[in-house]
Amino acid sequence: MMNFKKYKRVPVLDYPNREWPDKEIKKAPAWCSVDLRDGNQALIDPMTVDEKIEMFQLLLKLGFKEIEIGFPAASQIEYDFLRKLVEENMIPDDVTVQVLTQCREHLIDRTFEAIEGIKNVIVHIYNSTSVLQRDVVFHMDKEAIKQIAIDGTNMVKERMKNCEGNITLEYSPESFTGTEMEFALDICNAVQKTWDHANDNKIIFNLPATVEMTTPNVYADQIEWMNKHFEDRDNIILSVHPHNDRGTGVAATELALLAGADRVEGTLFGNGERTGNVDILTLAYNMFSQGINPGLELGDINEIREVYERCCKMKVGMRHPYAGKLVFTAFSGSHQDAINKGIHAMNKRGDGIWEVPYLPIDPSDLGRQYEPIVRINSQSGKGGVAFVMDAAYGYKLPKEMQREFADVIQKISEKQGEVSPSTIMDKFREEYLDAEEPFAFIRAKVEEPEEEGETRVTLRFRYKGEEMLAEAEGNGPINAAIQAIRGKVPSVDVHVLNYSEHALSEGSEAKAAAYIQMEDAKSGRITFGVGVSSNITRASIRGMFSALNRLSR
Ligand SMILES: CC(=O)SCCNC(=O)CCNC(=O)[C@H](O)C(C)(C)COP(=O)(O)OP(=O)(O)OC[C@H]1O[C@@H](n2cnc3c(N)ncnc32)[C@H](O)[C@@H]1OP(=O)(O)O
Ligand SMILES: CC(C)C(=O)C(=O)O
Ligand SMILES: [Mg+2]
Repeated sequence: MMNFKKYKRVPVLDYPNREWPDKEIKKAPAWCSVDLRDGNQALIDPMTVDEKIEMFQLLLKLGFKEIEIGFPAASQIEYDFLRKLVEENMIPDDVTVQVLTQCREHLIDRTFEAIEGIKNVIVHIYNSTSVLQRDVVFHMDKEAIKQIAIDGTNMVKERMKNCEGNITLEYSPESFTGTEMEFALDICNAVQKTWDHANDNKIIFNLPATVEMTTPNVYADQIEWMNKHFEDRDNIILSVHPHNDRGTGVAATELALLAGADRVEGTLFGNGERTGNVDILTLAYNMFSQGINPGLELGDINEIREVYERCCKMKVGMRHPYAGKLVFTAFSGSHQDAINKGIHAMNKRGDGIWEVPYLPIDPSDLGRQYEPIVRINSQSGKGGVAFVMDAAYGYKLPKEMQREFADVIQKISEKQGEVSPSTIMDKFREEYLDAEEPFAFIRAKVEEPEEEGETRVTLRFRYKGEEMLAEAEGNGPINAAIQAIRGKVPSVDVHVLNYSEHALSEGSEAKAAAYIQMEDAKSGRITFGVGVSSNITRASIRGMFSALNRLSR
C-alpha cells in the first residue's frame, strides 16, 4: 500500500462566517500578466530578449494594462530587456510595468536603476512567511520575518524619493497559503503602516497560493478572512496569485474573486513554476462564456497559442480549455446529434444567444471557425455525418436518409478509423451523384401543362450502355420520367415515398439538390437517390436516376 501516512492534512481555517458561497462573479478583475517573470523563470530555456519583446507585444495586443516584465536585478538579460523597453519607448502610457525583487538592498538598488525613465511602475517586493519556510529556509522567528518586509518597504520608500516615475508598492507574503492568517495579516498591516501613504496610490497586497496546498474553498476562506480584517482596506488593492499544484488553480481563483479579490496575477495557458500559475485565458474565457466582459481581447486564440509556443518552447495540450486542438470537437454520435440539432434550433430562433449542447462557447468567438466541430470515427452516428455534409458541403440530408448514408460511412470508419470530410464527400458522390450504371441520365425536356393536365417529359438516357429516347406523361416531372423509363425498361417498377429539395449555394451559380426516396415494388427495397443541377426539375430527375441505380445494385 502507498505510504499516505507520510503526509499531513493542511489545517483548515476556522471561519464559519464566510460569505463568498452566496456571491457571483459579475465583472472581470484587474489582470496582471506574470508571463515574463513567473512564467519565464519556469522555462527550460528562458526567453531571449527578442522573445520577451514578442511576448510583451502580444500581451499589449491582448489588452493587459499591468505586466510583470521580470526580475531585473536577477540577471543581465532581465535588466537589458527592461532597458530596451524604456529606451525604445515600447511601454504605452496606459500600461504599468511591474518588477519583482527580494527585500535585499543591493537588489532593490539595481531594480531602481532598471526602472529609471518609466512612467508607471509597480515595484513588487516579497518574502516567504510560511511556517515551513520560516523554519527550514530562513531559520527566523515571526518578528524577524516581518522585519524583512518592513525593511524592504522602507528601502522602496526611500529610493522612490529620487525616482521620477509613478511608483506603486506591491507586497507579497510569499507562501501565504502555508502561513497562519493572523501572521499574514500582521505583516501586511505592518507593511501598510510603514508605507504610510507614501504616495496616493493604493498598496497592492498580493496573497499568493505559491504552492496550492488544499481545496479551493480553503483559499477562498483565507482571502475573505484577509479581506475582512485588513486595517485600512480602502487603500488596498487585493490581488491573488494562484498556482496550480493540485490542478484547481482556476477554481481557486474564481472562488477568491467571490471572496473579494480585485486583481489576478497569472499567465497565458497557465505556464509557470511546477504545474504552473493560474491560466488567465481560461479565467477570462470562463467569464466571457457567462456574458461578462473579460476586459481582454481574446478573439484569436490561434495567434496567442502560436506566439506562446514559439517564445516559451512549450506546447498547449490537445484538451487544454478553449485552446486545445480537440476541445471543440465531438466524435461521439449522441454529442454530434445534439450539436447538430442545437445549431439548427439556435439558427431558427435567431435571437443571437448561444446555446448549443456540449459547446459552452461559440468556437468562432475565439477565431476557431475553420476547425471541424464534428469529426467522424466509429463512435459517430448519423447526426455527425449529416452535420459534416451540411457544414462542409451544404447538403441538408433529409432525416430519413441520414441513417442510410451514415451506415455507408461507418463501414469505412470501422476499417480505417477517423474519416475526413473530403472522404465523406467522395463517398457521397460515389454512392449518389456519380453512378451511371445501369442508368445514365443524358438530358430531359419537360413540358408543363398550361392549365390542368399532365406533365410531358422527353428523356434521353442510357441503359446498360445503350442510348434510348423515351417520352411519357405523368402527374409531375418525376412521375412522367418514371413512366418514360418504364416504357423502355419494363422491369422498372418503383414508386416515390419521399421527396425534398433545397438550394445548394446562393447567387447566379446556384445549384439545387433533390432527394428522392424510392421503393422497388417487387423486392420492397427502399433507398434514396440524390440529384444536383442548376435546374430544380433536372435535379429531381437526376435524383430519380440515382435511386434507380442504387435499387439495381
Ligand atoms: C515564489 C517565487 O516565484 S519568488 C521569485 C523567485 N524567482 C527567482 O528567484 C528568480 C531570480 N532569482 C535570482 O536570480 C537569484 O535568486 C537572485 C539574483 C535574486 C539572488 O541570488 P543569490 O543571492 O545568489 O541567491 P539566493 O536567491 O539563493 O539568495 C538566498 C538568500 O536570500 C535570502 N532571501 C531569499 N528571499 C528573500 C527575500 N524575498 N527577501 C530577502 N531575503 C531573501 C535567503 O534567506 C538567502 O539568505 P542567506 O544567503 O543568508 O541564506
Ligand atoms: C513572488 C511571488 C508572488 C510568487 O511568485 C509566488 O508566491 O508564487
Ligand atoms: Mg508565483
